[in-house]
Amino acid sequence: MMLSKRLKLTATLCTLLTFIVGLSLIQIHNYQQQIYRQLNYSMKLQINIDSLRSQLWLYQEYTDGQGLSELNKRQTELAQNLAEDINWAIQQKLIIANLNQLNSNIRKLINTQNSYHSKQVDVSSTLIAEQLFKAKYSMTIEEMTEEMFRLHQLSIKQASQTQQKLLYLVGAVLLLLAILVTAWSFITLIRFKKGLASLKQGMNALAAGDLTSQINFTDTDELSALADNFNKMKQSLAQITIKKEELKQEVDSQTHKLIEQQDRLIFLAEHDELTGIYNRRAFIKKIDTAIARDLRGEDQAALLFLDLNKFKDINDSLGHSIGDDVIMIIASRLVNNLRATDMVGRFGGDEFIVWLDMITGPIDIYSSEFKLQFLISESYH
Ligand SMILES: Nc1nc2c(ncn2[C@@H]2O[C@H](COP(=O)(O)OP(=O)(O)OP(=O)(O)O)[C@@H](O)[C@H]2O)c(=O)[nH]1
Repeated sequence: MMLSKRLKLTATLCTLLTFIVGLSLIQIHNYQQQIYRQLNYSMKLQINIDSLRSQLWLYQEYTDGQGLSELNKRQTELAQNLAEDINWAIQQKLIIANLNQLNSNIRKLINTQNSYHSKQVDVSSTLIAEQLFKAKYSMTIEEMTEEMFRLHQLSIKQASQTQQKLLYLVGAVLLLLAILVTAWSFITLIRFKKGLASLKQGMNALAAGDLTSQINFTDTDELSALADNFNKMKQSLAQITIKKEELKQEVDSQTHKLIEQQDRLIFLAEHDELTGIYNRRAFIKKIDTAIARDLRGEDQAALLFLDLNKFKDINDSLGHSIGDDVIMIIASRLVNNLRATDMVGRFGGDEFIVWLDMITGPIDIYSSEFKLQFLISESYH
């Protein structure tokens, strides 16, 4: 999955988590308000009932008109409060209905007591009747108090149960979502760190001059696209480097060839092509230098000029290439049998020149001349 999508999903999950936390807090607040309303209402009813009890007691004691009207007022207040709808559950509604019933029972009792008072009966019967009414009133009020106690109990029990349910539900959802968000964030973080580490490794390898290794990615996200581009860039860089190397090799090879050709040209400019010994021009230069050197010291030198007799006959009789071979053999015999300080050159055609350096006197010339004549006259087979 793409990293941007992962981050978007993480942000969405976090928003959802925040929304659920907010919603839960509002829900808990509303429910607390409802409990507060119910308790408030119960207390109001309790006060009404207590007030009704006191008024009933007063009415029993004095049985006057003002007491009756106060009693009526208390009863009406209780009836009005009982009629208030505050979202009770069924069981609580039944208790309210009972209380209503008990309130109307009191009303009936008062009416009965009033009609009894209007009749003329003897004192002893009246006393018995009054005691009976008193007992009934107190029983009814007692019943009302018991109902109120049940209402309190039920309200507290229901509040505790609902609050517990709500807490469990909200807690479970929040915990689940928090675990999900945390796990998801960790997976994203690990993926991100892994991708960055691979990229860093690839860059370090490139910095160290490694143009062949590639960054391997299994996922398809922005980092793998980046790695892919990096790999392509590395490949092109490797190709460019190879071309550069090839170019360098080519330049080196061409330079080497040029140097060889230059050396060859210099050699050809100074040497005879057939025999490889100095040509006339180079030989003259060399002996100029040798003469100048010998003049500064006391060394003596000699220059011999060799011309082959009847060489033309060899060419004519055996062919030009055999003639060439003879010239080459003579040149080689001369070079190999003279001292390192002596020089041999080809003056032209069948003519050679020899520079004998550092000789002691004419005797050296004679002996060299003799030796050369002997070398040339040796067999050519
Ligand atoms: N095969 C061969 N022949 C050459 C070369 N250079 C010169 N010659 C031949 O050498 C011969 C030289 O002729 P000449 O100067 O008359 O010399 P020669 O025949 O030895 O005559 P003399 O010196 O008078 O005895 C000519 O026939 C040239 O063609 C060469 O490089 N190779």
